[in-house]
Amino acid sequence: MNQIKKAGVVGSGTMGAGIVQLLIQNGHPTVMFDINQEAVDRARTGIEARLERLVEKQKISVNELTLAKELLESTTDINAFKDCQLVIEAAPEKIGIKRSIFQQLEEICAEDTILATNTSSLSITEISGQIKKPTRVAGLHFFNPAPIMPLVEVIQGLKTSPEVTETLIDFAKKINKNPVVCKDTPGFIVNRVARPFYNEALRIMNDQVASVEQIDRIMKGAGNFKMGPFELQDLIGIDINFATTKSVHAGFHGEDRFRPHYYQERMVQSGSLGRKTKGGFFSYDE
Ligand SMILES: NC(=O)c1ccc[n+]([C@@H]2O[C@H](COP(=O)([O-])OP(=O)(O)OC[C@H]3O[C@@H](n4cnc5c(N)ncnc54)[C@H](O)[C@@H]3O)[C@@H](O)[C@H]2O)c1
Repeated sequence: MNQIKKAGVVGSGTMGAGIVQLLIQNGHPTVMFDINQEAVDRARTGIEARLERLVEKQKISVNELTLAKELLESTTDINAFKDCQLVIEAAPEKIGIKRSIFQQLEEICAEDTILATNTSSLSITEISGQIKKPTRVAGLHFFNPAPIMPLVEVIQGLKTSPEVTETLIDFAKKINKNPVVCKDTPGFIVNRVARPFYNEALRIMNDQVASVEQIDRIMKGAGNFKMGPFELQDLIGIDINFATTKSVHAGFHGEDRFRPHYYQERMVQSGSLGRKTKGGFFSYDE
């Protein structure tokens, strides 16, 4: 089994930064790469601030904080992945971007480096379709916020090797996650089950049956969900959530039960994307 000593993460947005935090907190030297220097700087500041809050809350020690900071290498040079045994891609949910990243990674990384994607809904088989050795590509799907949510989906593309799946299961356990193995089907498990949660909430709101606030309150109060469908879209990013719904819908060749709602598209067009833009279905001051 491939020993993962050093890991890499492509993209330092919401998920990339969360995955990096998780890895360094669990003692893995990690390279964090983004094409945008500002995104790298923002992610590093955010990770350090979150780790410092964990020290204040006495969840980690000052020594653990110092070590975690030392384990993080941030860069805008993709060649920094050359000595990683695992690279996890967390770039935007666009097939063209992901395919191009995987083609670059296979040129830079060693032949046995595992190339994983955090895609929410794109096909692993399609992402790895143009690379020379698709056996080393798999999905490693974390949930938001990555340092906290226990589940990780390990997704097998049509050509993913059983050894790669085994290594990822083992790695997920080592970073204190609960892995579940899934086939490469649209939305895998969680995002497929979750589509009606968002879509029906949007329909109920748009039909003026109940307001955004009421629906979230009911789902939390009566349904015992940690977050309502609107609060959760704001956390995930409404654009990301919309892209996932479109992709699951397309993956099922337009099955009507997965049809995206135009109101969500309007929110994306308006630029109100949730917490990251300080406004979505709810407002956020800071
Ligand atoms: N947001 C969520 O809740 C969530 C949950 C699970 C999985 N995902 C998946 O994780 C992935 C990332 O989502 P996110 O919410 O972190 O997105 P995001 O928009 O917050 O971050 C994407 C980052 O990728 C960078 N980027 C763009 N092109 C790049 C390239 N060619 N190389 C390297 N970096 C590049 C951007 O600068 C940005 O910092 C997507 O595939 C998404 O579907 C998201």
